[in-house]
Amino acid sequence: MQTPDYSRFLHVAAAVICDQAGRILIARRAEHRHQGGLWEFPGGKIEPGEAVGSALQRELDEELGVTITDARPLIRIPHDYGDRQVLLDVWRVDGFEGVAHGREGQPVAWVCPEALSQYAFPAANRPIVTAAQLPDLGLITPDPGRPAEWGAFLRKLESRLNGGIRLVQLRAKALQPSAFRALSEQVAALCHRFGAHLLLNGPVESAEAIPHAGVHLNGARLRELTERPLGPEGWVSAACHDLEELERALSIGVDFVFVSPVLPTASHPGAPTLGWEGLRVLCKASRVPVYALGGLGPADRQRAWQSGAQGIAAIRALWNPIR
Ligand SMILES: Nc1nc2c([nH]c(=O)n2[C@H]2C[C@H](O)[C@@H](COP(=O)(O)OP(=O)(O)OP(=O)(O)O)O2)c(=O)[nH]1
Ligand SMILES: [Mg+2]
Repeated sequence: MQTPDYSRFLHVAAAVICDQAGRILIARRAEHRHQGGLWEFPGGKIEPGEAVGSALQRELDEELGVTITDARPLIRIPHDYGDRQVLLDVWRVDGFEGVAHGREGQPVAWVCPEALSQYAFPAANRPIVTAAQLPDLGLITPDPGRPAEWGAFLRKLESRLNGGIRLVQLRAKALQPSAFRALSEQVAALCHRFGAHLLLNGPVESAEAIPHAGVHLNGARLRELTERPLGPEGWVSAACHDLEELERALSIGVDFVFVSPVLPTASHPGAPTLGWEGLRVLCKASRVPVYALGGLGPADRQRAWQSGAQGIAAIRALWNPIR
């Protein structure tokens, strides 16, 4: 897989603007424009020599009359429309001043993240919608143990959900499919109660049987598949360690990936790591959100965002957080 060159693409800055209630602002493109009539995340073309952050500030002032006070990179998406190649540089805006309104006469709407899927967006926007719906922390569960220990496991998980975790990957390598399925049902009920997203790191059939559950493909499952499992209603994620695995995951249409190991971990001492530079290279090549994994905790989020990632995923640092 070659490191792509986007220098000839039309560079666009766009914003996922969130208000204090967690709603996101979308606007409708005028009929006569490229991708007209579809909903978009506000923004526009970056002028020659202009920094992305400055372009975003200018566009949000021109289009909505707001001034950014808090923003960070969210995701970069290259897309070929045939008649135009765009590189969407999408930032998340969590703070702004002013009352957002359509200054160019365009309709605007504040919608909750889950409702974004009901709006018609340009084809390039699918990963932006995913990134807007995903949190910046992903908890991967430690081994849940034998059924007798599941009560304690579920109570601990509940405390983590109470603490704000909204993405859980159930990882239970030692369980047989029937036991995995039984535990998945209990974990799914708990996650549903908190409005948290669940990925089952187990047989694809287990996710098909549980409403709203997604599936996480480990290296072996990713290698076996030639097409995306599950319908569009369940998320599919994959574990990637290099560009080749990333390309495979993208080619079957996964929604997002976990890239590891970024730093050394206690579970794999001495194993080679990607480092922050390796993470940056993989994020640049990815067209879907990336969770950075391996020896990381919540304090590394900033660094992960600057490297192009959605956030960080962890077992230890999120299961037993330091207070
Ligand atoms: N702003 C924005 N543009 C998007 C999104 N998705 C997507 O494919 N695009 C494409 C459509 C356009 O080809 C390009 C944005 O260019 P634009 O024409 O809207 O740029 P602009 O706001 O500077 O408008 P103008 O100066 O041409 O009036 O990016 C999105 O979510 N937001
Ligand atoms: Mg625009």
